[in-house]
Formats: sequence, C-alpha cells, structure tokens
Amino acid sequence: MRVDVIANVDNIRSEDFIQKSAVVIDVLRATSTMITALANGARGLLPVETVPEAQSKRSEHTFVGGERYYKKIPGFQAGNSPHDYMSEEIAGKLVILTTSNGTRGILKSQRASRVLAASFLNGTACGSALVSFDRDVILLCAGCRNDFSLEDGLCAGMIIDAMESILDQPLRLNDLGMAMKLAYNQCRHNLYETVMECSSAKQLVKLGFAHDVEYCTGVDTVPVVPAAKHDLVLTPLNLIGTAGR
Ligand SMILES: O=C(O)[C@H](CS(=O)(=O)O)OP(=O)(O)O
Repeated sequence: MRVDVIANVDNIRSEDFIQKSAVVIDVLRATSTMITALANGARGLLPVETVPEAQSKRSEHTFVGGERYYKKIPGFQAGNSPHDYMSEEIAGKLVILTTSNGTRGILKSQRASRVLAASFLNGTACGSALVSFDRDVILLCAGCRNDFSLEDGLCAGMIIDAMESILDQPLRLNDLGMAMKLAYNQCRHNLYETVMECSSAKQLVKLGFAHDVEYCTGVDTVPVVPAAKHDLVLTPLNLIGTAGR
C-alpha cells in the first residue's frame, strides 16, 4: 500500500484523489472539532466553503459554526473550538462548518473513494480504518494559509506508524511521509511540548485558546472517525464491517 503525505491543501489537485482513501488532517483545529462534534451526538457534519453558504443552511435541524482568523463568525452558533461542540445542544443536529483550512481540505478531497477526518484524537482508529479499506492513501495536511503546519505532519506520522504496526511491514511512502514518520517517532513522548512550539499553537495561546491546544494533543482520546463516501456529509465510521471496501 502506498501512502503520500501532502503538505497543504493547495499542493494537490482534486483528480489526484480518484480511487484512493483520503484523510484530511487539521489538528488545530478543524478536524479535532469535527471528531468532537460527532462524538457528542451530532448526526452529521457538512463542511462548506463560505460564510453565506453556511448561513443559508441554518434551520432548527442544524448547528452552524466556524471561524475566520481563529474567531467565531458573528451570528454563528459556535466558533472552531472543539469545546463549543461538547454541549447537548448539538445532539441530533447536522453541524454546518466553515473554517479557513480544514473544511477546504475536505471539499478538495471529495473525489476520493472515502474521505476521513483525522487528528491526534483518533489517529490509531483512522490508521486501522485505512488498512481495512486496502487502497492507496493520501494524508492531506490542511496546514495554514497555503503553508505547512508541523502538528498536521506529526499526526500524519502517527497514522503511518499505526498502519505499519497493524500491517507489520513498512508502507511505500513519499519523502514527506518518511520525514513525518521519523519526526513523529522522535517526539511522540513529548507531543504536547512539541506542538506548543508550532506557530498555530502559539497564536491560539495568544488568543486565549490554550485549552484547545491541550485538548487537541490528546492521543487516541476520541476514537470516532468522521467519514464520507460519495457525498460530503461526514458521519461516524462504523469500524466493524469496513474490511475489503
Ligand atoms: O480556527 C483555527 O484554529 C484555524 C484558524 S487559521 O486558519 O489557522 O487562521 O482554522 P483551521 O481551518 O482549523 O486551520
């Protein structure tokens, strides 16, 4: 099985996803938020590109959230903090989410056979789902404004590590994949301290979101895998029965 790690959303074309499993990684914070919303009973999550598009989908059955420049959008029910998605208010609702990078990554990947959303919270569960799909994989690091974010790359390294442990053999990796596997193994025992040195974490701490960085560096603490197949609504993957698909 081949696994390619891509540095940011603009470094890949949508046709490159055809016939592959795609995993979008935005540790700080979009994919950590998606995982949290589904773990807290949201019935699904629809990523959208623009603020007006999100607003137009508001109804009694939806919960509309998102950010621009880390801040909640005026009039929205929530921002992009996973802590905004832990209340009973979202149970049974379709979450509509628009963020600067993570939701763009999901939209870009939609030609893949399956699209998953990953972060440290569910890394091992994602790895085992990918092995069961038995297809080549693209790990798309969402990054930040066309740039690479190290925390996303480290999470890619974690997923590669989990897949290789399950398969008990090395995967075929691109150079960024090799680098991230080595980097993850170098810092896996002090992940929080390493992520705290990354630019997005520093910015979040400055804006009063230190608790988000702490939560988002929890390893395998929320083993729910948001997944989409042939449409854009992410729902929790049922890990039993995914083999061979
Ligand atoms: O809300 C976030 O943490 C970031 C903000 S920014 O794009 O990095 O300025 O958005 P995300 O889509 O989660 O990367």
